[in-house]
Amino acid sequence: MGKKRIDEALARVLERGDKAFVPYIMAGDGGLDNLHGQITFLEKCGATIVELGIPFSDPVADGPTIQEAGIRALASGTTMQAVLDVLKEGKADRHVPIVIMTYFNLIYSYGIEKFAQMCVEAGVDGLIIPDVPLEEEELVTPALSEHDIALIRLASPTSPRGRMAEIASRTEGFLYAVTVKGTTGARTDYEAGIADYLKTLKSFSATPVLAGFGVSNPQHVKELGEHCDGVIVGSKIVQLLADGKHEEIKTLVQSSRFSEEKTLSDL
Ligand SMILES: O=P(O)(O)OC[C@@H](O)[C@@H](O)c1c[nH]c2ccccc12
Repeated sequence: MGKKRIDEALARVLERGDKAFVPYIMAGDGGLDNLHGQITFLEKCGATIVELGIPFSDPVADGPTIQEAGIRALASGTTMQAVLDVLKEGKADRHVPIVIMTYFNLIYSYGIEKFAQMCVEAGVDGLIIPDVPLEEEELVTPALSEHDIALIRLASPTSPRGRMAEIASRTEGFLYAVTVKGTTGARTDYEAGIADYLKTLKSFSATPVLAGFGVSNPQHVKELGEHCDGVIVGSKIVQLLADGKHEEIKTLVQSSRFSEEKTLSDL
């Protein structure tokens, strides 16, 4: 069901004229007993997909906001197993597809076959594994394909065009267009050339292209949405959630809405 649920969720949003909005939160930040409520809150806000981070001791791609969230989650005893248990328990009460963002090390300890089975049982629909490059992905693709779990690939502004095309041809669910050369973290503006970069990825990708890294306000959502199919927002959402600013989260998620069609989030 994984890939299909992601494909259908994105198609529903894009066909009605909206852009996709994928919030990222750190599982266990604020306590694992709040995770299900956080996911259903984001679903009600209109999130297309929810990306869940798993706290890890060496989050090399993360900036300070997410690093600090990871430390809080680890301090509250969050483990991969505990997160999957919460997801499994809440599976029947959520509709939004779930993508787990995890470093490979946390998968390695289970072995990819066992981990893929655990994901299916927990209702995980896709994975982002930022430290598994194209050259090494055969470590995970057979098991993930067998269990119908989408492997979302990441392109970056420094990727040569040939590599961008290769990544775009292989990605499942969506193509993650990393918009900056650095780590995650809310930013105030983007470098010139971001529009051309996104347009290039769109020209290579039959799969929706979502822009991530640095998105922190409705203006970014609208501007980036003009050149791709939506956005992924992590650090800003993590910070707003930690600060209890739920209305601001709803406003940010809703800024990817352009159509008049009523959706779950209007109820
Ligand atoms: O936090 P930002 O700048 O909004 O970027 C999204 C990012 O948080 C999320 O997608 C993510 C968190 N950790 C990652 C590591 C690699 C790739 C992506 C991620």
